[in-house]
Amino acid sequence: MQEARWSIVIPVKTLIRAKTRLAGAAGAHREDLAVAVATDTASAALACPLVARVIVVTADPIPAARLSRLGAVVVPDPDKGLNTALRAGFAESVRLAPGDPVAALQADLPALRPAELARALTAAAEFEESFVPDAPGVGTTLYATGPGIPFRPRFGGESRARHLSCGAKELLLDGIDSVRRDVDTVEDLRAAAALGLGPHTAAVTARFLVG
Ligand SMILES: Nc1nc2c(ncn2[C@@H]2O[C@H](COP(=O)(O)OP(=O)(O)OP(=O)(O)O)[C@@H](O)[C@H]2O)c(=O)[nH]1
Ligand SMILES: C=C(OP(=O)(O)O)C(=O)O
Repeated sequence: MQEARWSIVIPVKTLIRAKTRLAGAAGAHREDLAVAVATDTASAALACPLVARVIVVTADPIPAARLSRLGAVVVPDPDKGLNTALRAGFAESVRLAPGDPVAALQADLPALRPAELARALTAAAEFEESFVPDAPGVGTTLYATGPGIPFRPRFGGESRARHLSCGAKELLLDGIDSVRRDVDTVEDLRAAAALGLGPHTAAVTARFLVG
């Protein structure tokens, strides 16, 4: 078996601003949904055999407490946007384990399977800088760099094109649907449910989504 040595950085937005595209469907459950999705994502990452540590970057005490109880290291968010948050997590990963590869992973992957994350990380280990596009092929769900390689995340909106144009290797693999399935809309949530939601997301989703 391969050694567990990846640092995974997971950014978690302040709840009051999180999952706004799901506000219509989730209503009063929106913040619980954001916490549940991040909990399932971090749980799956922590259960991945190649992952040595999960570093969560957040300014919000609720996900901070929940995810630190799971075993994640929590780093304060400088509150200057997503890529700055990821760089703060990267700095912590270098402090903790300077020789380990690092991957930024979106927090909204509620169907994530540890074995599929391991497949993506095994492929990423072959390149200095790489990424996994989201299911629609517009954004990015995972961005990875090898030890000592500059960490230049360009998340936000149409980030697949930005990661491609800066020279990162696009990892197009079979069998990583759960790594690519981020959830922003109710259609995304249904697509994730078809793959199999983690238990926290399934419980919250059952409160507002029927069928
Ligand atoms: N720590 C941190 N995480 C962020 C920030 N902005 C976005 N994220 C995270 O980045 C990922 C993608 O976020 P978005 O799609 O922009 O936001 P969202 O809350 O998932 O959804 P919307 O509100 O509908 O845009 C999620 O994992 C968020 O938690 C930020 O400023 N700080
Ligand atoms: C932040 C991103 O995506 P989304 O807003 O779709 O979560 C991204 O893919 O870079």
